[in-house]
Amino acid sequence: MSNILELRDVTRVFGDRTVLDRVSISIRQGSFTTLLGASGCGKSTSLRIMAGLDRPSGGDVLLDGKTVSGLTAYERNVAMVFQSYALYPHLTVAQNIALPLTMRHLSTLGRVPVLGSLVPGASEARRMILAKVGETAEALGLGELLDRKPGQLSGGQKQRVALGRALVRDPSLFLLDEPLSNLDARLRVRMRSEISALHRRTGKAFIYVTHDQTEAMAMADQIVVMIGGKVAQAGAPRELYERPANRDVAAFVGHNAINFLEQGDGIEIGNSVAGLRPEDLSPDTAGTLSARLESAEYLGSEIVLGLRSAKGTEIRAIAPGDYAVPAPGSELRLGFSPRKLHLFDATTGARLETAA
Ligand SMILES: Nc1ncnc2c1ncn2[C@@H]1O[C@H](COP(=O)(O)OP(=O)(O)OP(=O)(O)O)[C@@H](O)[C@H]1O
Repeated sequence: MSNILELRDVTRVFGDRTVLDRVSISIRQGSFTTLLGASGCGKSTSLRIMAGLDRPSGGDVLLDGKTVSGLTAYERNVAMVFQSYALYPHLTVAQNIALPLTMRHLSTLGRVPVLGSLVPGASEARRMILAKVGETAEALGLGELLDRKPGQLSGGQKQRVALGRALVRDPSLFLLDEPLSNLDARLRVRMRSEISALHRRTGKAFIYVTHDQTEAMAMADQIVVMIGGKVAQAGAPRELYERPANRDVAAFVGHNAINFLEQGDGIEIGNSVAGLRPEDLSPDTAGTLSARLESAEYLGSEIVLGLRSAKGTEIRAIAPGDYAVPAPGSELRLGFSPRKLHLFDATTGARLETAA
């Protein structure tokens, strides 16, 4: 499938700071990509460059195979949704959603409520806009709220209006910058599936910025992990989880923070560093690792054990919910499958192919 968007060796320099360093990202037609990374790694800058709201200092941006470096955001026909919603407080839901269409299809005079109907063509455009707004609002469950002002809406409803405004203009690409970060945890999960549903329904490419790896794993078919202005790894969620290209990606991807073990922590790994996820390590009397129990968090379906190796390394392991937790201070044996061990170069952090 072809690429709808490409960043090729994009660099962005602010003063003497290189914020993006030869970033290359390919976005397939119809795909859902998340840009994932810690605060300040350059996610928003990348998105703004894709949108045409900022220009690269070097490199190229291609939309549908053509360089668009000279095109404005408007000319690119990409839609952008921000975490702050960016709604107009004095306009109703219907007017907010309609805005991109009124800007495009009605002249200044045509936008004036009464005079507008006297402008040739304006009433037809107005009917088209009303129909499109109605359809979009229905699709997003906003049909009952069209006459409200943003101040009378919940956070989730505001975000839906922002999505509606992006959707109504039929853009070639959706760019979303942490759209859910102002919502509470439960609403985030619900909006997450609504956005996924919207993606499936439109069939358009979505590019979604987040620092929340769960969100990235749940929604994306491609995750681009950015660290310090560079692409650390790009791939399917499963690929990143199962074969992280380096230590930093391993630390960033996965619900439970990965353990890093060294020679002397009970495994023979020479000079390298071993990554072992807590969910791949559990109490096992025949296990080869040994560590002292310090804490246990009961989470219902599982128990997260906090332990320490003889060498002093912190280790987390996961036991099933019905595990009988021994007293703190007990020495526990832990088992893991060698297949689950990730080996990294101690100096560069790059993934080493495991012998196992
Ligand atoms: N206009 C600007 N002038 C100077 N520095 C900037 C400018 N815009 C962004 N930066 C810097 O570039 C770096 C990357 O910013 P960016 O907003 O892309 O990060 P981010 O990964 O989206 O972070 P966050 O998750 O906090 O939004 C930051 O260190 C930021 O301070």
